[in-house]
Amino acid sequence: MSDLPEPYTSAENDFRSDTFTTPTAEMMQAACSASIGDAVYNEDLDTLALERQVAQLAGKPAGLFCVSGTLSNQIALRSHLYQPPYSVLCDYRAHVYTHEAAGLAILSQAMVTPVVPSNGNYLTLEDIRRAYIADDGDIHGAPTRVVSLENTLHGIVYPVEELVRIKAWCVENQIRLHCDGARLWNAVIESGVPMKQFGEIFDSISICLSKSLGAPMGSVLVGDAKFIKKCNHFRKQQGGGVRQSGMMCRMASVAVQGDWRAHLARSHRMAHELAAFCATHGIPLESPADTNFVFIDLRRARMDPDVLVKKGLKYHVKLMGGRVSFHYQISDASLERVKVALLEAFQHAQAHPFDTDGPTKIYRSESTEVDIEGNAIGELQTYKY
Ligand SMILES: Cc1ncc(COP(=O)(O)O)c(C=O)c1O
Ligand SMILES: C[C@@H](O)[C@H](N)C(=O)O
Repeated sequence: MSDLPEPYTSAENDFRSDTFTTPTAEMMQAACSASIGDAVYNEDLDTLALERQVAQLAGKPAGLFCVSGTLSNQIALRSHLYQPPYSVLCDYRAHVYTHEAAGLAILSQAMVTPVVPSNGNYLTLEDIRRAYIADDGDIHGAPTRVVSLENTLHGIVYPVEELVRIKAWCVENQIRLHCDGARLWNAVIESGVPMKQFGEIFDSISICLSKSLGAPMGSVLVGDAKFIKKCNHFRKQQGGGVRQSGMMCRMASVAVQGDWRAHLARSHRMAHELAAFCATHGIPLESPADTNFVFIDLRRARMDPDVLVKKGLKYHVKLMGGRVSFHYQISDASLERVKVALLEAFQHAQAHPFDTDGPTKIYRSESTEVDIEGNAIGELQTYKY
């Protein structure tokens, strides 16, 4: 039995992120008969099969298995960038900008143009045109070489018509278009747009297997063959050239061949139910709960995130801030408990409003002991990461 306190050993009550999905017995079984070739030499059959499978889903000629979405995004962006000075334009909340440890600055030596969407939810072509840096010979600038979009971003589904407009403009201006598709599976379910259509729009897509799909790790980066060859070069440089990756890839293949559509649809239904609960009780949300995330607007709710986390522990659900993440392993009972925890935290905020002028972090981890009533013992340790 794990020596971790019970709350930290299951996914059924883990609302911190869909990255906490745990591998299924079927995945573990499949790993036992996975191929064991050396993937650096392109000799691992299950790795090659997964790369082919995901590339075909996206309608792209080639795919590359990466051990993380961060690696996949960063080597894609690096491979699109030639001859600095150059810059990457993205949403100010984009993971490639806010949560990949300045990879763009360090690996790509790129400037970033973070843009606030005028509609509050997703960048439009007008937002991009207003903010991009033209390659017009002005020696002061770092021309925009890549637009990096995220679909979904904070669970918000990108309207495909807007993506088509942005794509046409990027082609006209010789600007590459990358998609951080950590949750593209969720966008496919909610929008009904097939993955192949996103493959026609984006030059490259990083498709995560470790979030809502539930694989233990990894992403597949897809694009044209020449581009993926260069990405493989940067993957090796960054230490991502792994050897017997067949076990992980076989487990991911089980997820890709599994009933992910039903899984994700259920997680979206649960998120929509919580969003409706929030509307009923006047708990403000930061953005539309299109897919599997409900973002509580802590600032407008004047809610202390630590109180929310503690209420979660009291009702035996794991939270880490204003983002409530759903995935297919969340139980119905946990959904009911997270409603109670949230409502109690909101009522506490109404009696004890919490105002902070600091950033509201979405992602952080905490460790704490809880007493028999579920009240946190000692100070809640919260770590930003
Ligand atoms: C939108 C988004 N992109 C990329 C990543 C990076 O994936 P990984 O954690 O596998 O590096 C994450 C987080 O997992 C994410 O939420
Ligand atoms: C923490 C962050 O990197 C992760 N992608 C998440 O969404 O939980």
